[in-house]
Amino acid sequence: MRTPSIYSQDDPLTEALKPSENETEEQRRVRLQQETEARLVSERIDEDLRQERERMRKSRGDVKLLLLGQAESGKSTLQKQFQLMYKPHSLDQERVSWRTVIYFNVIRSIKHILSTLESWDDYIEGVDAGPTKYVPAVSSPSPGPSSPMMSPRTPNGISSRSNSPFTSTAAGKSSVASLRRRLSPLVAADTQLADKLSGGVAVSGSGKGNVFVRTGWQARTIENALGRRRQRPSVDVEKTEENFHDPLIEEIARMLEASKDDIRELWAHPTVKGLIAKRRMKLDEWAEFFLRHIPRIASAGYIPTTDDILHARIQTMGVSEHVFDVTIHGKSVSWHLFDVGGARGQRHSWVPYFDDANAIIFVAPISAFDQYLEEDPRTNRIDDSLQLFTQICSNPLLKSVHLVLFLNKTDLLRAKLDSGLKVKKYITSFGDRVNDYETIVQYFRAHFLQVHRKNNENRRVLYTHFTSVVDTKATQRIIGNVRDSIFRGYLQSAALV
Ligand SMILES: Nc1nc2c(ncn2[C@@H]2O[C@H](COP(=O)(O)OP(=O)(O)OP(=O)(O)O)[C@@H](O)[C@H]2O)c(=O)[nH]1
Ligand SMILES: [Mg+2]
Repeated sequence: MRTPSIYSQDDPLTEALKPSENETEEQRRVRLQQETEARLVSERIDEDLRQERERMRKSRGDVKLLLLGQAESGKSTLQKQFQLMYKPHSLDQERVSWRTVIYFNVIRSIKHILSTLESWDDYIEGVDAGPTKYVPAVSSPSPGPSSPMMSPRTPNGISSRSNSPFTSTAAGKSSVASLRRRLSPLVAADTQLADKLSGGVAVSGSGKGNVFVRTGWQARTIENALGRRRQRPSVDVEKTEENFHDPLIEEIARMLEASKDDIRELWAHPTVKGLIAKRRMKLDEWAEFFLRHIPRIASAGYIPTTDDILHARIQTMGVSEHVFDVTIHGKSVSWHLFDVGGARGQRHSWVPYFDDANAIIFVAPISAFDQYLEEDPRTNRIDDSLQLFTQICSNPLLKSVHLVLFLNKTDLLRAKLDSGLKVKKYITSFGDRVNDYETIVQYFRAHFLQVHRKNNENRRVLYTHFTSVVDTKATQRIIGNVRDSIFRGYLQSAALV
């Protein structure tokens, strides 16, 4: 007897797939099972498509805002400011999981300092490398962190280096060596932390072994730990956030607390300060913030503050979407914020989001005049920002999108100028202009405005802001302005529909 079949008689493909006349009972059982599975898969795909259509239908009236710019420009930090403003409780929920990133940032910085010291054989000429405060009097007192480049003086005012350079250098070197030894278990935890954050994802074209995260890593960090806890029935998993304990993170927290004084000593070490002052060691921008706050961060029970979260650094991979309800003049509209990975290897993933974008905030770090891309060390970061901005302004898909430019990291620009850095040395076209903050920001702004002018067939307005997106008060005021201007454009286009 033939089994009732889903096959039709007319379709040639169906004809070809028809079961053979001599089908055995076993073959028939397998075929029916495969048909059922195929039907389930097909139904699942239909359901996914239906949901996607529904989502598209619902989101048609929403505002879609893209955050674009090179890596490390401050896009994710700006996204955190939006989150803080429109969904503060969600940042609170994530607070604990930011510990993982901050510990990672701290340990990577320590590792970088130790390896740079090693490449200098733990000593540089002109800086007497005796330890400062934390090691008892095996060497002469140093001038302290505030004047690292001065020759250290003994209590009676005689330069110890001129008296006995070998002894002093040896003491400095041995103090670094013993710090390195004591800090090595902590530094070794860096790989496990990286794995935890990225879920073991390695990305090509991403720069020098940096760690990337995809959307939702915060939730996954919590879930991973909970997964382990759920296997133990006696544990109450309801109060997850407060009770959340990841064994690896707890172990690192313990190591950090035990190493607190060593980290402070390393950070205050004259050789470290000397290498930084002589620009022989370039630390990541966030390293100084976290090392300065190490007594607090390395304390037991540490919970990241909002400021810590704003300074935490983890690269974005692909595009992550954040949805906020924004109310203005009594009308609530869903805003979809798309935070993209800015490294060159990530930029191809932006294009699918250009189609229905309403607005772009392009973030350009103007403190980066002395920096080069990690992906391409020959390209100056400001040059890369200008090239990228040219591509965005000239892209036909984006020609009617509301455009906002954040000239960011103005606080770091000020700090660099205060430390004596000259723009002319890195950007020759700056010429003999005055090397002060106002002249420099206007000079960079003029370059971006020129790019916009040259690629502005639609005569759209470019809104520019000088920002430091780690500054919550100032950034929230600017976000308020941006929201109003985007909203005006949104209402105008809605009126035209
Ligand atoms: N001091 C200071 N730090 C900033 C500012 N903006 C961003 N940062 C820091 O710069 C680092 C990089 O910022 P992110 O927001 O992660 O950069 P991003 O543009 O998202 O980078 P990708 O995800 O790689 O594309 C973080 O440690 C931030 O805290 C700023 O205006 N001032
Ligand atoms: Mg990012």
